Amino acid sequence: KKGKLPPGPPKLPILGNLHQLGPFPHRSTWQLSKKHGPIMLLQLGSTPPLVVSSAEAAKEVLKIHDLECCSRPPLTGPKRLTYNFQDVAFAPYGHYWKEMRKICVAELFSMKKEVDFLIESVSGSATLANPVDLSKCSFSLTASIIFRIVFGKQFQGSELDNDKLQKVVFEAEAMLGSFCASDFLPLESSFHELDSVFQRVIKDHLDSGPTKDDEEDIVDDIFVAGIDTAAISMIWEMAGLARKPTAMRKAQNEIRSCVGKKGKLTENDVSKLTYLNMVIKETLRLHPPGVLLLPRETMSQIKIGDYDINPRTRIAVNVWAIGRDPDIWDNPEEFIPERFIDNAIDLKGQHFELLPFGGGRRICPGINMGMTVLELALANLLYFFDWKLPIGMREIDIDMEEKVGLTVVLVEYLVPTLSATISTGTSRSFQSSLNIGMKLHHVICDLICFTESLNYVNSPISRAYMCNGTTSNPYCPRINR
Ligand code: HEM
Repeated sequence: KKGKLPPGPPKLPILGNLHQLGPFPHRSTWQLSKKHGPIMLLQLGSTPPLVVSSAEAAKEVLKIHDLECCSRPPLTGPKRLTYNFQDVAFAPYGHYWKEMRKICVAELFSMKKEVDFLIESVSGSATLANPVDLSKCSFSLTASIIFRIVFGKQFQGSELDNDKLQKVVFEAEAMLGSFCASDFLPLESSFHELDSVFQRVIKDHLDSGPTKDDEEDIVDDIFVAGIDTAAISMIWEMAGLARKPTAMRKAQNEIRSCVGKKGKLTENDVSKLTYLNMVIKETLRLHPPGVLLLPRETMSQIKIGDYDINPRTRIAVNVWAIGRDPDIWDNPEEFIPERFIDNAIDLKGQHFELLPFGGGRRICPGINMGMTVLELALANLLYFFDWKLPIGMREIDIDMEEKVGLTVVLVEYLVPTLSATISTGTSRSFQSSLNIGMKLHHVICDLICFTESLNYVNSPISRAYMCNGTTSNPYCPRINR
């Protein structure tokens, strides 16, 4: 270790700064950075992670020193789940990653058919005035898109079209994304479950013989990377709009006046929807699914700001904190899509104030596809349906609590139910999603798991992310107690 290292909070022997991270590392490192600065070195196990929390420092990592910072650290969790880094997202920088990434970018194309399917399924419920599980719909939409691209086949009606898949993806993400704990926690069950999903897909693929030219497929980790990120953003968007009915109305007016009565939205229409685009940007500013991006690792000695950064330092860019920096954003905690009027900031990794897709060589290759899914899905949901809260519920009652894995989701993500009716219909309702008891259950489970993960190697923390709050879940830490 040489040179002038970045400052960091005082550490305990062995634990380092682990005890200061808490269940929401993006929040705790944000608080710590207010005291120790936007370039801050922590101590966790043998790898000291550098946490970067300002747009300026992010630019140094993602642009000025992109080449030196674009590898990934060899973490135990991702290593196991990706068969020794044979994926794109966690592969170290090098020839293999470059080849995989080329294939990945070339394969990500349009997804209109799947959005039609989403609208059809919401319509079915709306006509009958049945509640819509929007979380399930979003997951199913993004799963269909990724399925067709990755496996070259239709998701709906496939063997994997069931609730279990969502749980497996969710659990794998918790494992891949935990800031530090995946190096200490048991991985095997998560590995085996994900593995058996892939095994079934591969078997099915082999059984069905060679694919047609237009159904070529790639089987890799875009399966996990692509499904949940976009689904989560859709939920945050709908929650943000439900909390701010003026913004919801404005977005709907824009869409309806642009599309008129033609009853169909195309990608071309969506490109004209400037307010909708601002709603998406604002949502991704406040709730980027990958709050700390994916971890990077330096390949050589560099300087960031005034500080010397050693080779093999792990870097987390806290884009969640940057999105709340009061030096950049007025009233940062408020959902104000209008802040993007006459504002050139886009999401393509060149404006370091807003980095939900990351930046530099490792920028999300699914950015165009992710944005198109979000725009098309949201535009369709707002064009065809009206949404409102049930009687007695106020906007501020919508809980925006988070849950952390690889991506940060609303706690309610697992069980939300929304209701809608077609916009020409009469009654509407937007139902509350989770009862208080269940919410408390989740919070308590998280706390228990977090404490236990420090004490017991066999803590069921990954399972806790799947906990559905019922006694039928054998892994529920409360029940196990
Ligand atoms: C709203 C949607 C999405 C968001 C917010 C998002 C965000 C991100 C972020 C923050 C990263 C890490 C970037 C970095 O380290 O600098 C990433 C990487 C990645 N994303 Fe996305 N993503 C989305 C959708 C998708 C989709 C739809 C796909 C695929 C179909 C995808 C595939 C990937 C892959 C393969 C990587 C790893 C890239 C690499 O390491 O070279 N993402 N994404």
